[in-house]
Amino acid sequence: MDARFAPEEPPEFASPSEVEEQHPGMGHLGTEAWRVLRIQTEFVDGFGMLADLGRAVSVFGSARTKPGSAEYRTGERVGRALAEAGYAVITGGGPGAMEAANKGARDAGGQSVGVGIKLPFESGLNPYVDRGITFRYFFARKTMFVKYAQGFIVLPGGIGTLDELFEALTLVQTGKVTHFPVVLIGRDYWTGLVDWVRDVVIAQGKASPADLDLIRITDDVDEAVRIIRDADLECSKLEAEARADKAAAEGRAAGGSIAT
Ligand SMILES: C/C(=C\CNc1ncnc2c1ncn2[C@@H]1O[C@H](COP(=O)(O)O)[C@@H](O)[C@H]1O)CO
Repeated sequence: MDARFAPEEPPEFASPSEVEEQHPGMGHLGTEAWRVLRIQTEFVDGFGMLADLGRAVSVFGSARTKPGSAEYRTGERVGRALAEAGYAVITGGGPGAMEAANKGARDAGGQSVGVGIKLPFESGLNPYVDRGITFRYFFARKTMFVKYAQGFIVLPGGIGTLDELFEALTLVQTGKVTHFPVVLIGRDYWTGLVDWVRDVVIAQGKASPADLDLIRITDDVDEAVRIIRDADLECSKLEAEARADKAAAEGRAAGGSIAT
């Protein structure tokens, strides 16, 4: 077994000889080629499950948020408000803030989606997920959060939440996704991080001031949803304009005339 991985890691990391030892005749499943096929399968399954979702928002936050706590109730309100605004709610499908957002969405009659991750100690998708899928690979799973969402709402969270937040910011900053609002809920929790980015990271030239424009912080759930919806409407407007421009250009190229 590769010494970098904990002994209790899922068999994903087992070598061909280790797989062969445990499952005679199946050693080939431990080769890199089969691993690539499993990764592909995750993308195919994820795209297949989410392609018809409609407009959606990904909600991140701590797996350790306690049911009944103020933060959990905020997560429920976020899920509810998004559902009422017509958005499906996509979470990591786990406990804590993810469960809260799924619960809020389900309670409001909205679409409640869980994109879970297989973990050695994990107990599966939370009971408020209506449409769920579980991934083996974090990087494949993270693609789903971005590809099928019109924005992110981030509740207080730890390392996993920070990873998801900074992935989103990197994609926006580098132009890989556009018009993608990222709203942090909880001024007390997030202000220190944003201050540090401004006073240290930006001050030392490691990011540009405009990068902070990508983030909005609020305590107000309704404002968070409004920010997402306004950006979404603006984006839809720009897309419609681009489509009209393209159709007009194609019409001109074909020698016809299109009324604009
Ligand atoms: C830690 C515990 C359970 C972990 N279960 C998870 N299930 C699904 N998704 C998870 C889990 N843990 C982390 N994530 C992802 O990261 C974000 C939360 O991480 P944080 O470190 O807790 O902030 C979350 O948005 C998920 O996508 C035991 O309860």
